[in-house]
Amino acid sequence: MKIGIVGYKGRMGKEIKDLFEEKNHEFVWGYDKDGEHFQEKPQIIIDFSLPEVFEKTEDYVKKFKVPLIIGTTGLQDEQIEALKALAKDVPVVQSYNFSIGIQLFLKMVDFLKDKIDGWDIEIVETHHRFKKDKPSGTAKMIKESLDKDVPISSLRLGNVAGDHVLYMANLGEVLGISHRALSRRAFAEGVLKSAEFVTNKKNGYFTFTDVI
Ligand SMILES: NC(=O)C1=CN([C@@H]2O[C@H](COP(=O)(O)OP(=O)(O)OC[C@H]3O[C@@H](n4cnc5c(N)ncnc54)[C@H](OP(=O)(O)O)[C@@H]3O)[C@@H](O)[C@H]2O)C=CC1
Ligand SMILES: O=C(O)C1=N[C@H](C(=O)O)C[C@H](O)C1
Repeated sequence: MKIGIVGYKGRMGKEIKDLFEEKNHEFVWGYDKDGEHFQEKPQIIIDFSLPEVFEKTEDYVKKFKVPLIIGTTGLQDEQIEALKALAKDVPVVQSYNFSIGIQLFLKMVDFLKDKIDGWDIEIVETHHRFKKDKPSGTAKMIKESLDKDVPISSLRLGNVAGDHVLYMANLGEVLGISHRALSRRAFAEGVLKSAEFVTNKKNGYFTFTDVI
């Protein structure tokens, strides 16, 4: 397929471009801080950038009338609503984490969330020093799955690709669930799966949970 990437010069943008090209897809369009790179109209747009770029992404998706995969974190509620409106016309896949491991993590949370009443519960997320948002989108998803107002601690250390730990403790024991992304490749592979998933869809709002 012919892909377009918003944030194509960034860490995730480059990882996605490399993976798709490795699988014989073609990068034909991009948007980044210095503007548009246009070679051809893309068949899909993938956005890994910043919330402030969202309106540009929205405009381009409407202009090209193509599916959107969006992994940008820190989106405002109104931007999520705008994505849902966009999804009436084109397929949209939105997730704050495109790794398989975090999907399994969320399933474990769903299984145990009503079995830990009265326990101390905390989320710790660790990311590279360049990450702009805090707490991570994934930590917010874990908190939402728990359906409880739990504290989130954020560490910004070196070049960590993405670590999330959920600690749960009562007076006699400590239980933990942890996930570590060893590189950004894990996220890019989820984006590829999502791009394949939307090819036969006309419209609709999906998360990565729907994809796997
Ligand atoms: N859902 C998921 O699975 C994952 C989500 N993410 C999220 O993806 C996003 C990108 O992460 P990452 O690749 O590490 O970040 P980067 O900063 O490396 O990439 C973002 C890119 O967008 C560019 N940019 C900044 N401002 C603008 C602008 N106004 N207009 C156009 N382009 C702009 C940046 O340029 P410049 O560098 O010059 O500022 C950069 O090239 C983040 O929100 C991150 O949290 C990351 C990993 C996985
Ligand atoms: O910015 C990153 O790098 C990551 N961001 C996502 C998040 O905020 O949860 C996903 C992943 O942990 C990497």
